[in-house]
Amino acid sequence: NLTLYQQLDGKAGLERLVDSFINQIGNDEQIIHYFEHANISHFREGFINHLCVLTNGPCEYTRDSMVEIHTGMHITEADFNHVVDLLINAMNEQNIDHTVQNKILAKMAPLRSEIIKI
Ligand code: HEM
Repeated sequence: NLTLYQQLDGKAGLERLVDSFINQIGNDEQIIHYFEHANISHFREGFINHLCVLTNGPCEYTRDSMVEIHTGMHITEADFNHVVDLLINAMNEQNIDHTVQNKILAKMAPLRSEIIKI
């Protein structure tokens, strides 16, 4: 019985996915402004670590909570949905199986209310 993490090809697979995701964000006029002052390598490590925990990989989440990270960014519902679309683009780019994609999205859906804060 493989974990989601294993189905994603472990750490290397997560790194490829997050690099695609960062590339999507970097090319997106609607979203890029949120990241204007972000430290991208810090974001990359944090997002990889978060996905590792979410997919039952051998990682421990040691960062701030989703609320602490995103409070003050004033992320709208439309922009939240748009970032999810960018993640889906990245998963497609990495040829991630749609059953695996759906399981990842299902684990992220409950985080919506922690991230959208007007
Ligand atoms: C389910 C959706 C999301 C998840 C799971 C998520 C998760 C994370 C994680 C794990 C970090 C890195 C924290 C660290 O530094 O260790 C982060 C940072 C960040 N997130 Fe999100 N996020 C989500 C949605 C969004 C959306 C919709 C936006 C903006 C539209 C956004 C904007 C940011 C920005 C700008 C940072 C970087 C903060 C900085 O380093 O200065 N996030 N997010």
